[in-house]
Amino acid sequence: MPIKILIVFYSRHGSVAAMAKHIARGAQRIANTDVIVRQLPDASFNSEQTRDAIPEEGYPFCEIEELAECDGLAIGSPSYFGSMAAPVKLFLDQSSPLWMSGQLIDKPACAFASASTMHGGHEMTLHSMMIPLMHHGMVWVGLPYKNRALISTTAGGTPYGVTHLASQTSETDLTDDEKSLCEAQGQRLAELATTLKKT
Ligand SMILES: Cc1cc2nc3c(=O)[nH]c(=O)nc-3n(C[C@H](O)[C@H](O)[C@H](O)COP(=O)(O)O)c2cc1C
Repeated sequence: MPIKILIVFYSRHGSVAAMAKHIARGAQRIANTDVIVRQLPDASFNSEQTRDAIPEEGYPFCEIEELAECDGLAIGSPSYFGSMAAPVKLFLDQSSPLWMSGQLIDKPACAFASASTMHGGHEMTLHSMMIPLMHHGMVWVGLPYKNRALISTTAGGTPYGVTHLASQTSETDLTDDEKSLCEAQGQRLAELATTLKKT
């Protein structure tokens, strides 16, 4: 049975989506790995269904069942006020049945984030996503400093997970160091998912 890696994200302007693509590329380096990339819809104040089931562009929307079935998770968000964006919180808040059943226990998870200022909350945003996943019993996957891009980067990248310093002009180009760290993170997630599934 292949290992299933779920990469799920919310992105309004495309930076987090660009990171997801490179994380997927890294995960695909590990043999026998299926990589599933999904996006999240905007959050709405209306309680009724406000979105089409199929997005106008990009990846399909993520279903909670896909979270339940994954062997490893990468979850991504823009930094909004130093924390995860509402659509990501809304998605996680729908995961309590999985918490009750313990379906995510001992599965590896990592987070990725984009922020438009250097000190505007890269690490806090990763931590905000880490907290609910630790309640689920997931095993946190950071980025060790053997990835030398963590030292050379002049933009995003942290040992808690990869980040991107988004430009104020809405360009979504990742630096070479950010791309390399995204790929390292995807690869490490898939390696650990493979190891943990065997034990
Ligand atoms: C409501 C809101 C709050 C934001 N708060 C922060 C913040 O606290 N720190 C920061 O560096 N950037 C902040 N930003 C900028 C976003 O993090 C940036 O636009 C985002 O990383 C782009 O990701 P995307 O291209 O995937 O949408 C904020 C943007 C919005 C719309």
